[in-house]
Amino acid sequence: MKLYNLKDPNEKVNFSQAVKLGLGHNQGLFFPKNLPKITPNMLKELLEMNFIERSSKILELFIGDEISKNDLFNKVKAAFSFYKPIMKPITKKISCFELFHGPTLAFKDFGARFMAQILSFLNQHENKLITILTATSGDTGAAVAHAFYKMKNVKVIILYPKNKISKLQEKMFCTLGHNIKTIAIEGSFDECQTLVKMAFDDQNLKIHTGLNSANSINISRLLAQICYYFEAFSLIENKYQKNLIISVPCGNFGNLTAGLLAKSIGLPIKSFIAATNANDTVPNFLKTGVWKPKKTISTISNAMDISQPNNWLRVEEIFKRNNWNIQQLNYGSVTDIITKQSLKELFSLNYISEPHASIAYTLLKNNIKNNEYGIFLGTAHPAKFKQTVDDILQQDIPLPTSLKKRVHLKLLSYHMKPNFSKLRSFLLGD
Ligand SMILES: Cc1ncc(COP(=O)(O)O)c(C=O)c1O
Ligand SMILES: N[C@@H](CCOP(=O)(O)O)C(=O)O
Repeated sequence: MKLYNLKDPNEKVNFSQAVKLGLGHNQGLFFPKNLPKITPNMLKELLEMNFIERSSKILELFIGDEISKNDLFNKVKAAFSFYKPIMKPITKKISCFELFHGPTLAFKDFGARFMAQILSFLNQHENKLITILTATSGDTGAAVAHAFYKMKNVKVIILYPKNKISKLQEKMFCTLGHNIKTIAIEGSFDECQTLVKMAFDDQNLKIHTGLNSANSINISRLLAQICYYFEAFSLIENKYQKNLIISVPCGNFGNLTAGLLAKSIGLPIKSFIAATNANDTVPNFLKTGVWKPKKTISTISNAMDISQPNNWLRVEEIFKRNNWNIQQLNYGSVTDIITKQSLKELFSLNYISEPHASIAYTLLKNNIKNNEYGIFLGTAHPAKFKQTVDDILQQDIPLPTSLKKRVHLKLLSYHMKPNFSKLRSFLLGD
């Protein structure tokens, strides 16, 4: 697969280079030059396959020219070897597609584990140190830490906004040690993401550390996430497939990008809803045409507390390529008060959710038309936000084993101001 840098189209790379580089010149994201196309017949065949087989076939369409069919199947199998997503009906016309049954209880496990498999495969004959510098608002960090844990020649450094992620999210990735180092930054997620991007501008640092990122900056993360949209589609009754609307809780807009890529290559999803919390840069942009990120606001859906969503340029590129009108993208932002009400409403429908998915549910419920079937994405396990969910629902939700075993472990994080030269010294081990 050939890709180019969205900010500097002269920078052209293949998939292996894009995965190893992470980010292009001038902080530009890589994007595929051509997108594969799935015919209706191919789609029919794909939908009859199991999750692993189908995912491997889809990824083959993108990167089969660089990684053999067999190798790709084995990597996909290793990456996705946990409980597959589950479709939970909520009402007659609405379901939650739960993507949080992986080792770190969030949808990020698919992309992070696939990237780890692919990167180690591509580097199997090299003996160089790689530093994976990643910013997180709560869930990417855990997925990346667990995917790369104890991997040979790989050092992982995770930056997160101090006191702005849930206690249990923090326990999930700041207690591992070994090759995983975590830094609580006195600032917002956006500041953490800026630090990561600044590191890529520093050629010396890049060379000395073998810098890469496992944020959705890295295209391998997004390719993996395309696969579960096909799974969602396969689980919907035929009569609803023509009128399927998917509501995506958005922060860095990687998940929506993956969904739009699935639609671009031929998965006939009727439309998407981009659902945000009070960090509403995209909803405002779609309303006014003005891109004006505000200071990041802390909300109860903390993993979506992002005011400069990294993937927006990729979303715009997809619309441009397909000659779709960006105004066809449904959108909305939801306050904490409404998020709490919607969590209670879901509970009254016998479903325990969490703030991120509840935002997607609210906007789906408000936008869905009579002839449509709606899915909202369940992006994290409610237990990751136990304190918030318990307070709102007056419940005591149980912790899954993967969280229970980390609750009493000591946090190993370093602390730092959002200062690039301090981070630079840390990365160089000064
Ligand atoms: C639980 C949860 N929901 C939604 C999102 C937003 O996803 P994205 O950054 O892909 O837009 C995140 C962060 O990635 C998350 O952790
Ligand atoms: N919400 C994310 C933010 C980082 O997003 P990414 O998809 O670019 O890794 C998180 O949970 O960390």
